[in-house]
Amino acid sequence: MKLTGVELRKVRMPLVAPFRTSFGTQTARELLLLRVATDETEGWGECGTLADPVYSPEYVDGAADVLRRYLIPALAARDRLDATNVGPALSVFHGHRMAKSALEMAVLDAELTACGVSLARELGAVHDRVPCGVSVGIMESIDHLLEVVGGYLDEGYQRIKLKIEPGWDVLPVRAVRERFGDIMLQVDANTAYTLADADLLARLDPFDLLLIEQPLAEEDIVGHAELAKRVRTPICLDESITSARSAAAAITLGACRVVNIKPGRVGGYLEARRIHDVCAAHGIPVWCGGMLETGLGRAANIALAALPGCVLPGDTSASGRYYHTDITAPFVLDDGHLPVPTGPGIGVRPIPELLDEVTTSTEWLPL
Ligand SMILES: CC(=O)N[C@@H](Cc1ccc2ccccc2c1)C(=O)O
Ligand SMILES: [Mg+2]
Repeated sequence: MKLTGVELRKVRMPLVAPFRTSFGTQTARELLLLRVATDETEGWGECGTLADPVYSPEYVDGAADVLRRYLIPALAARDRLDATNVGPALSVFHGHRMAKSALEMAVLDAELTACGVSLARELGAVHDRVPCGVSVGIMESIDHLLEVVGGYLDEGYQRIKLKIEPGWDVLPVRAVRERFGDIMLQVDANTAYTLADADLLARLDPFDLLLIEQPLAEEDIVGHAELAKRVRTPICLDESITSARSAAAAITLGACRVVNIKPGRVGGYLEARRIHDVCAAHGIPVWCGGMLETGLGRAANIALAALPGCVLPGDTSASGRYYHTDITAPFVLDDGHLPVPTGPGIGVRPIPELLDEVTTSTEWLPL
């Protein structure tokens, strides 16, 4: 398969409601899509970076720059192109895992489409539908939070995840537990706490949460291991897990008992599968995280979420959780599940007129 060119496309999709986390409030999702053209087919990749480097060090314009100047030229220089040699070809460049993931995803989509194999089959999926959880932002009042959580439970979501930060943690968790009983409930701090907050975080223990996601800083693996001795609720890592090696280290140090796998954060779906396998070997449950993807990234994440070790509902929510209109056919919750795409490659394609409506720029890089 020969690479003939890559299209970089920036899109901006308004969110159905502001989404507040410990790192800020977002009202729209700006992200980068890639279309890889080859001599046989084309493939689509999605880069999960935010517009600003507030979740991780990457951001949209930085990803576009590193793809344009380094990653895409490095691929074009290869005579033989398949998805398994994208990682090695890009390993000379440090970091930029979300940008690398988008390029690998597009090549993987093109390659699998050409040979008629689904991403789910390629990754080793064992389910044809996956149970879905939902991520709930920080709200301005407990009443509004309870209204929103009630709505998601009525829609059929099987797990509720509450964003927390200092000042919005014990009260919202207690209110949701008291109102809705023994639902599957977890929290995500997005690194907002420090080890000095250990006693505060231990006040969440009576509420039988499934996990506390990324309470401390991305680099603070030792801090999470220390926190795990002082808090009963299982620690789950997100931002800290950037590769199979970092997952093995975190597990060995006792820094986490659960892992949120995000293909973009770890450099791609092939590394995501390796993390899944490392965690499974250590008896560590995993689930598929979310980056408010369009239907393209959502389709690929659902394939990953169908792997056997993904034993907890992921943030693979329906398209309507974030967007009035997706750029693909919408993913609609059915009995609390989403179907695993069965078509070749990622199994979905953008709908041209919907994609054009949200496109803010496109750039064609011939190769
Ligand atoms: C579903 C969920 O909570 N995802 C991330 C946080 C996140 C990720 C990407 C975002 C992009 C735009 C606006 C908010 C965003 C929040 C997380 O698990 O930590
Ligand atoms: Mg998270």
